[in-house]
Amino acid sequence: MAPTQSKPVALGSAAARARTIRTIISQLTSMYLRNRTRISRAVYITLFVALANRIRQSIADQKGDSAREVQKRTEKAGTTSTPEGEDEIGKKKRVELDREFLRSLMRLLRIAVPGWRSKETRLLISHSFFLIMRTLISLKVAAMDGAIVKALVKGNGREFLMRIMWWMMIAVPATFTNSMLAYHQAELALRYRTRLTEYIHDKYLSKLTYYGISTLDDRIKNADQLIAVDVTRFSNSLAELYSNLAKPILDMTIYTISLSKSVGGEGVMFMSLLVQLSSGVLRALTPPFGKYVADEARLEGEFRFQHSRLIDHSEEIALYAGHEAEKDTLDKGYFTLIKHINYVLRRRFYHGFMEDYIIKYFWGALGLGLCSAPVFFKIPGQVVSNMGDRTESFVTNRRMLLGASDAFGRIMFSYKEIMELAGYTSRVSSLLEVMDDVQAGIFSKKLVSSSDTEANAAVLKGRGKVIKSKNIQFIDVPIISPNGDVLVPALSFALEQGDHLLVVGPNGCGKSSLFRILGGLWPVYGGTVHKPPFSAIFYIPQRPYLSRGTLRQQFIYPDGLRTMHNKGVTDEDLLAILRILSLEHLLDLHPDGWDAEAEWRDVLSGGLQQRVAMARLFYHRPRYAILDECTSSVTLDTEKVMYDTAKELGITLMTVSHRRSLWKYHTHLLQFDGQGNYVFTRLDADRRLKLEDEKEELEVLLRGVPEIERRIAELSAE
Ligand SMILES: Nc1ncnc2c1ncn2[C@@H]1O[C@H](COP(=O)(O)OP(=O)(O)OP(=O)(O)O)[C@@H](O)[C@H]1O
Repeated sequence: MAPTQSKPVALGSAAARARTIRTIISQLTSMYLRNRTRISRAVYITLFVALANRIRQSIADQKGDSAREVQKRTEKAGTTSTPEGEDEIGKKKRVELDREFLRSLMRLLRIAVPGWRSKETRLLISHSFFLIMRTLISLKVAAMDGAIVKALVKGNGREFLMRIMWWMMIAVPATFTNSMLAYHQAELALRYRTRLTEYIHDKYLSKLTYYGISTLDDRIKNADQLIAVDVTRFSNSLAELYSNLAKPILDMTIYTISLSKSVGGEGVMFMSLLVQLSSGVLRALTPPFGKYVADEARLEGEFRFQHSRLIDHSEEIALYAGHEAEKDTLDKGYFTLIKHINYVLRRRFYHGFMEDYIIKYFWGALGLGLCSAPVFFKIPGQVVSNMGDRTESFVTNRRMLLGASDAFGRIMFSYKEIMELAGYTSRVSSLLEVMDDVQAGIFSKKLVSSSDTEANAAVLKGRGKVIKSKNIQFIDVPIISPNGDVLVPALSFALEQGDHLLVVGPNGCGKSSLFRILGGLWPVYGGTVHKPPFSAIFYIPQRPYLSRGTLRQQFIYPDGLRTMHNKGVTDEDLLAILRILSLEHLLDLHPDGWDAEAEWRDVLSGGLQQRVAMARLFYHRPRYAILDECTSSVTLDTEKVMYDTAKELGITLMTVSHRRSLWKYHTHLLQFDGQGNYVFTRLDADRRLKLEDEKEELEVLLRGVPEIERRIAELSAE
């Protein structure tokens, strides 16, 4: 009984369940149809956010991988030091799309686009306007394409011609918009570059930053390459990225909305899912292009640097016949670069192959399927009655889809560009960071030293006091090389105006370094330095610097013509200085006289260059002059004229020289022994010279003693 009773109950409940399920499905369907637009909009937004997140994630992953690779290699090497001649930038600094990248990019952006009212902002706004214009025109053209093909299919010649005419007319604003976009992009790149270069030049050429970067800090090996090449690449990459990202995002949004209206949101959603999936595959297989770019820029810089060394030292190399050795170095630099470029090319080849296939063909096939939706399925809200309408809708949809997929493809491609931008951002912002550090007195240098590098690093952290004063006084000031080697532990001496100081000592004992401290080039690592301002001290090295420009400029450097006139100095006054040093014949070298331009470093001999430098000193008439072996190539007569005139002009002289002929021009002597000790005394040149002569005679005699002893021994043996 029980089974016969239970069966109708079971049947009844199954039917009820089925009815309930049917009711739920029909209610859900009608609810879906009623809210179709709202639901699909929500789905699009979710998809869009997920997609953006996916792209961001893919870039971060790529960068993370590359950074891990770099770290692994560094750990393998087991050291944090930099191999000789290699640029630290790009090698140590991670190229990642993280907060650090955004922070660096924001810093560069604030320089490149300084404010809302700047010309760059106006350019960006009008660039964006043309981007929107272009997308709207493309939509219009897509609809017109469909209408043209519809007229063709219907065989309506008049309508066909009319449509073609309209098509030609819309081409006028379309082409104008395209040209404007190209113009805006190039102009923006140029503006960014100008802003950045001006900013960097201001910083680089103030507070002796250029000196600090090249001498006291070795994080940047070739600042020239960074300023001239990497800033340009960064600017181009930034300008390109804006149009390459903003336009496709806009295109994709507008096209997808229009498409979903005509082919149905479900198809678009399904296609988006497939696209997401395939972009995941692409992401997994993309190499770290950002790091490749940073590496390539570094290798290019090193190669260029080797060439500029050859140009700078061509004479010395030629006299050594060192061309083979230089060729080896250059070839090595070039082949390292080419090896890297070839490696990247191969990676790009395989990646491009896969990327093209997925983006163009796989997504293309998906698109064709989607466009056929109105032909095979009924789309709510779409009235497709005849073949003409069907063709029109297919052509329009296909055109929009091509636009949307092209836009999506470009967004996908753009992660490569973002990675490249990250590479340039890392290099340029590193330059800015190092400049900030150097200006704040923070240096980082690989210590190559005979002594304990840790102790040296500690010494380099110390700082002494610098006090502005009329006279010069050193109180317990250590002389320390940028490597941290202590040349003199504590130096004390005092000079008043009119005291002329001669500094002597063996090579490498720290004579020039003393003046580097005085000139403010090297930091004061301890003690107290009283010294006049930088402008009151003039420096003449053994090989004077001759600037690019006219003959006049060689005598007044670093002043310009206007400053010379402001000081009330005329060409006649300059000629008088030239006469003192017997240099007036230089005016006859070229018909342009004072205004003659030449590479003066090559035109003038070593001795003439030293005389030009002395004339420069007479023009500037500073309170103090540092003369670092600056008379080594001139005759004793010229040397006398130089020193007598300088003293007549009231210049206090501080000379580094091994020449005894110079002793008589000085009142004080600072003598280093090369072991860290020194003597500072008044200099009685006559007495001192007499003592030195006597000492030399005795030394000669002493040298003969072993010979005499040997002879005596021989005679005794016989
Ligand atoms: N930029 C630098 N980086 C590292 N070490 C440096 C630098 N400039 C100088 N030194 C080191 O400091 C030491 C002193 O150099 P300095 O030029 O003062 O010698 P000097 O006494 O003038 O010698 P010379 O008579 O040969 O000109 C040297 O050992 C040199 O190698």
